[in-house]
Amino acid sequence: MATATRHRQDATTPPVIGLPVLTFSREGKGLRGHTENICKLKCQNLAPGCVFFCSPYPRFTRTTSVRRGSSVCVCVRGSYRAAQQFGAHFGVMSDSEEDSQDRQLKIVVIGDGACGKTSLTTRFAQEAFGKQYKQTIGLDFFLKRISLPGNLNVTLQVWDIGGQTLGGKMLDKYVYGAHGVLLVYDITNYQSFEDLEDWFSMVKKANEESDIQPVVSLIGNKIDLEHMRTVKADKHQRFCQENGLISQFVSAKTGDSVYLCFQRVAAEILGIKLNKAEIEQSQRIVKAELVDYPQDEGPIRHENNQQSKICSVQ
Ligand SMILES: Nc1nc2c(ncn2[C@@H]2O[C@H](COP(=O)(O)OP(=O)(O)OP(=O)(O)O)[C@@H](O)[C@H]2O)c(=O)[nH]1
Repeated sequence: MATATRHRQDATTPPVIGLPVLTFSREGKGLRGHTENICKLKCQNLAPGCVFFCSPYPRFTRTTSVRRGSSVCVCVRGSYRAAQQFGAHFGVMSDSEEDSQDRQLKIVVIGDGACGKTSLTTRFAQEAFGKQYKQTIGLDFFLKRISLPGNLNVTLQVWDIGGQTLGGKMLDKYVYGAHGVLLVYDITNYQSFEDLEDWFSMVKKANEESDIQPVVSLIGNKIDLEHMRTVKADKHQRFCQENGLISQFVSAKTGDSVYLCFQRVAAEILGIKLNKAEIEQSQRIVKAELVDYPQDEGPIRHENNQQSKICSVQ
């Protein structure tokens, strides 16, 4: 069984997140020259706002990057495979392998702090739930492969964005180019619902100049706490109708409809219709095991880490 890995970006790597990533190649492999020169060369030919990744000869000991205007060229230390994995976190595909790989969709998860975004994404990507709240600083990435009707496999690149980033400088860059957005609130916290207007405005603004307009889904989380609900379901439905959003209620704690909410967004992006049986199958409830963790222990229990990877940027 594959184990989940957590990658922290190299300190020398620029914050490339948010830029449209266009190309990736084997170039540099086997070269004994200076990686930086390869970078410079490549960067000169990049269209503004692009990121180029290449895998240098393994003897290079650090990740090198060159900026030119809004373009960034990154040479990743290590093997071609390592560069490929690194690049995958940013939606990069090898020029040569583009056709043979699954389609990757960028899904951004946003909403107020503590509404359950990290819980939702870890439940989806790793089938795990932690009771203890640990604030996300910056963002975390998760990769998870899912199947859609017609034997179609897609890899979802899930960006779990810290709730404190609203109003921050990087937020529109994180959201730019997203294929799908999960707008999450906590059904027991009215403020988190009220703040959706701000989150949604930011999504629209961030993508004003993008060719892709994201599919947006409104996610009411924590439905296991129905008895504490402060946001009426009809308010939720009205917000969806007024703004043309997919509507979904979930519980990251029990797993109720978590897989479904990601699957519905992916299907909508790709223009695929899910039938009733497929929807029912994805609604399955995953029983959460709750454990009171001591302060110094990590809150997440990894029950099934298959097909998911995490990358953290702060
Ligand atoms: N009962 C219940 N608790 C939940 C659920 N989802 C999350 N929580 C709890 O809510 C708290 C906050 O969850 P997080 O997933 O860390 O929230 P977040 O939105 O990622 O927060 P930020 O990192 O600040 O943006 C944690 O204590 C979770 O255990 C849920 O579906 N049901």
